[in-house]
Amino acid sequence: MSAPEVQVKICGLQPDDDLSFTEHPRVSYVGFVFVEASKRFVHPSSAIRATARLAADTKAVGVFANATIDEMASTVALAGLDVAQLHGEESPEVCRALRQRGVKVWKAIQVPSEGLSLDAVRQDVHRYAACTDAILLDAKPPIGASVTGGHGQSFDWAVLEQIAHDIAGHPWFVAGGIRPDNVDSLLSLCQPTGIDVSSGVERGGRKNSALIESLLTSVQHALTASSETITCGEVDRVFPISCTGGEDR
Ligand SMILES: O=C(O)c1ccccc1NCC(=O)[C@H](O)[C@H](O)COP(=O)(O)O
Repeated sequence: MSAPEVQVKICGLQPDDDLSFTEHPRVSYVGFVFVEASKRFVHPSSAIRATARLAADTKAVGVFANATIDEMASTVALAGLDVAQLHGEESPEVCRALRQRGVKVWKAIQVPSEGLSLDAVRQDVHRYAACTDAILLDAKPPIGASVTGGHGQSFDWAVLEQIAHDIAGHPWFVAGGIRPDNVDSLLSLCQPTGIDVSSGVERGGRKNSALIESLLTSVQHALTASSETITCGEVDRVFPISCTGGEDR
């Protein structure tokens, strides 16, 4: 049997990065960070050098934090983006207004790694599912951090089963501290629409082809393992676990 679908987004690319990894069928999205305070910041007029080289079935996501609707819409047009990922304190109204400008919108929701109030996260999921094309659950940034994402830190993935149940039918991504050596733990707990990875596939501050390859191999193994059990030499189908992602794949 075939393994379940989980899409991969590799985030934080630079304009002249090697994009050969996007030929892998599981890599559906690449991300460019348009937050000036980020070490991964890319100018919109430079990002077009990469988006122009993407295969038609690889979508470009622009990451923003508290930018104006006009800034985001003009960056989407200038850089050739398919999706705006809002990683700040953007309200549901901002998400709606941007979608009315014809832009697909993902909203990042911060999940604390300690002192977790799951109710607050679930309320945010509920609020933003109604006005976005996807939800992205990311780790809350460390205290004092100057940017809201890309810290290589994960949250307690045990909370995902409940959240996935709430969000059923709406596309959702998991981000934060995902690496080749821990992605199997995540995917054994649940199967979101996709995963979003940045620090875990970097070496020396740049995306690393070998680490990306290793991540993709680990994803494939984890999904195959979660959909099959081998008993006395026979392959038995097991039902997918409850927290499957949205249908928009
Ligand atoms: O990556 C950044 O530098 C960044 C800066 C400001 C806002 C968001 C940012 N990244 C958002 C992402 O989509 C990251 O891929 C996500 O936070 C996961 O990052 P990591 O934990 O490093 O895998």
